[in-house]
Amino acid sequence: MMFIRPIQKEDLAALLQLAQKTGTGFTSLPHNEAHLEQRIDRMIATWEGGNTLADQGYLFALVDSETNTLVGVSGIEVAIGLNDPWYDFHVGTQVHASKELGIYRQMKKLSLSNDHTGNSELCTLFLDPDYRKDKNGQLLSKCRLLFLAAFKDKFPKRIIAEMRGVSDENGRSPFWESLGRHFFTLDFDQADYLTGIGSKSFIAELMPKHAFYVDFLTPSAQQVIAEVHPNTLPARRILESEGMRYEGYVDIFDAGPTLEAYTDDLRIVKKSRMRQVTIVESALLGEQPLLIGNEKYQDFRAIICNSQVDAAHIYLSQAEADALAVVSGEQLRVVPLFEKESTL
Ligand SMILES: NC(=[NH2+])NCCC[C@H](N)C(=O)O
Repeated sequence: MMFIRPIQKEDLAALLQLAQKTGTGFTSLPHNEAHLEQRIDRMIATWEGGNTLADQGYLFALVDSETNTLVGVSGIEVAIGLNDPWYDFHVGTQVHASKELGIYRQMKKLSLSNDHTGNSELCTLFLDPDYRKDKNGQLLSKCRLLFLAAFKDKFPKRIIAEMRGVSDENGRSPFWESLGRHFFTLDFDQADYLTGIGSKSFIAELMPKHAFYVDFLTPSAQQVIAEVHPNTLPARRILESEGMRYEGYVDIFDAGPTLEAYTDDLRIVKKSRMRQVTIVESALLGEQPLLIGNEKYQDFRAIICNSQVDAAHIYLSQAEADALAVVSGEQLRVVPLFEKESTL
């Protein structure tokens, strides 16, 4: 069975192996042992209650219980931009109009912003290609929203997710070639790697200081503004189905869209309900796949299964209860896995 648990110190080697498989443009899982070790330590310190808001973050591990191997990760940063500035481009509109000549033009412009300062961020979702099946991607992505629903008081009101933008097989980003290249004289993957390991002061030093018109970029750069990398389309669809939206902010390097929402508006926060565990000999299948999580902060677990539920109970097999680290009588948070399914 596949289940989610908090990342542990012993996961470093497996995480390093995963980081080798990500490819260009995947900023937050750089293949760098010291950085990943620090990241794990920071996450563990958060769960133990030892970090200030600026340093709080969670990383979840997807584990195959049969082999006890880590096959994917996903994360939440609690409040971005409080240590270093957080950058996005805001896609705004400037109108140039002359009544006298009968000319009216709406021009898109990009300006550097720190508007998401203090928001939470969904980040670092990566699943081993061999496991991209059986709703594993759904579990990795949505377990974070279930955690958020369970521990809402630990998070700010708004949440964002930066989606990987368009680049080709060789890691060339058309947006970077048209813009970033002029200011940084680096390759996109070098600049991306530097931000991933936390060396961000070069952004403030080198980014264009003034707003500029989108029409002045190359056509291929204009085309990819707010578009995701084809491999990221499923991740984008998942977050949109949970209530996150593109609201006119894009990444400063590859122009991938920022999706955002008020946490209170997320489907899982609104629709998840508590049910009491009853363990049954042979679990009967319910009508729809459910996302189920426990309410244990330090030993958080989540799974997907088709369990039967009624108004008060959820009926689980012993194996499912074990994966969720609960016994009969404990409470679980439950929500239909997909938005289109009926409510509980
Ligand atoms: N694709 C990238 N690495 N973009 C760089 C900036 C990322 C992020 N918005 C930050 O301020 O840290």
